Amino acid sequence: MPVTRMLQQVAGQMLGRLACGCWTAGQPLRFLGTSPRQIPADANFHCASFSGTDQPRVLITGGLGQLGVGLANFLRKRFGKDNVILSDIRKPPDHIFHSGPFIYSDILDYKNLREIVVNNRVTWLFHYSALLSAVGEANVSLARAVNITGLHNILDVAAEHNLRLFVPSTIGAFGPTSPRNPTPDLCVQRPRTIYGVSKVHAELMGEYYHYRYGLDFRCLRYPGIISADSQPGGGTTDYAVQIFHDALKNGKFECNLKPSTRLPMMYIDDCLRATLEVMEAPADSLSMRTYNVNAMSFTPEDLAQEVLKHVPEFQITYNVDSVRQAIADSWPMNFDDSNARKDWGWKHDFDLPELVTTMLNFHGSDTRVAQAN
Ligand SMILES: NC(=O)C1=CN([C@@H]2O[C@H](COP(=O)(O)OP(=O)(O)OC[C@H]3O[C@@H](n4cnc5c(N)ncnc54)[C@H](O)[C@@H]3O)[C@@H](O)[C@H]2O)C=CC1
Ligand SMILES: CC(=O)[C@H](N)C(=O)O
Repeated sequence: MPVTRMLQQVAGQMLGRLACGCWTAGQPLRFLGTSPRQIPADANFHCASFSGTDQPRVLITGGLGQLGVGLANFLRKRFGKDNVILSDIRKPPDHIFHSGPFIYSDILDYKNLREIVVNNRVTWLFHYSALLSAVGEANVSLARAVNITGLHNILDVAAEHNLRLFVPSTIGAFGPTSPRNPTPDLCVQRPRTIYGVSKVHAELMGEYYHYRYGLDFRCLRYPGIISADSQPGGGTTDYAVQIFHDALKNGKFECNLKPSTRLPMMYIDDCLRATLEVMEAPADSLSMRTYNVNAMSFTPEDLAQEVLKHVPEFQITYNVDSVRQAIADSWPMNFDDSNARKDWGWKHDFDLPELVTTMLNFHGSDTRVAQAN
């Protein structure tokens, strides 16, 4: 069929559906026409099907960063070790390589991505590859390639192979003109970093693919994530991870944000649980496809006070990094996540005191082991 006629037919069908009011959120639209890379919508000969009773076959991109290894461990407990494939462009350390399937995957290489999805019969994709806020500002063209072009590859492969797709967004998807205290799900989003711009783009593209092609896209806007056994990858909230390590090792910490800089934060266990919960939520419980999730909100000063309760000799000093400070000053101070709590029952476990106790216990046992050796 000539392309123009086909397009007219598709447009006609779409208008008909809009007119009868039956184009609703969550309704698959793949029958309308071609998928994004011109694979016929009914060409499902290579689609891995996933019925409710099967275990998903999971691929995690960018899996060697701060969050990916924790996510793989968490999902492997639930779905089985061999059902969760970790991937990255970096070489994995031995203990990660031997803990479950690991493969090389560059999200900028579309054919490689498609081969991995097909050969491994992937059904769920967690897309973690990204350049974070501070490193993104230091390398805008690479951030644009990875965070935007890479995302396009992910969306296409997910739509063509009928995957359930999780893409994390961030508090960084908001900017200085957004309401900051609290920041709701739906409001002005005019971020001033390439990271934030790319994440707003990801939210909008994912939602567009959902409505246009029926892609099962799910997205959470994470706060700054605090983890004990993995290092942050170059963000604005990194200080809240490093402080614990330095407090126990040296009894002091130099903070690169001002003492009064308030940002939303979350312990990694809550983050990973939220991610699995939104992926497992019944589609009809999701009134939106992008949700804020939150746990706590604090300043470096608040965090230092809490650390002092456990490490009485602890001292914090401030040497402000102007790039990070400007970014933090444009981000939410508090996050309104009432829609996540209402729609799919989100509830965090860790507040500031539990976070500090957990982090210090982890690093304390680490330091004791190092001293004993
Ligand atoms: N860590 C945090 O506080 C937050 C993280 N997020 C999001 O969660 C996701 C994971 O974050 P982190 O683990 O902290 O990031 P990270 O910066 O620690 O790790 C990102 C990973 O992406 C990989 N990567 C870079 N270019 C790639 C390419 N071309 N192909 C494949 N992989 C590539 C890197 O090698 C790295 O291992 C990101 O999308 C981030 O935006 C959102 C909000 C907060
Ligand atoms: C909050 C984030 O997205 C990340 N940790 C960053 O600071 O860039």
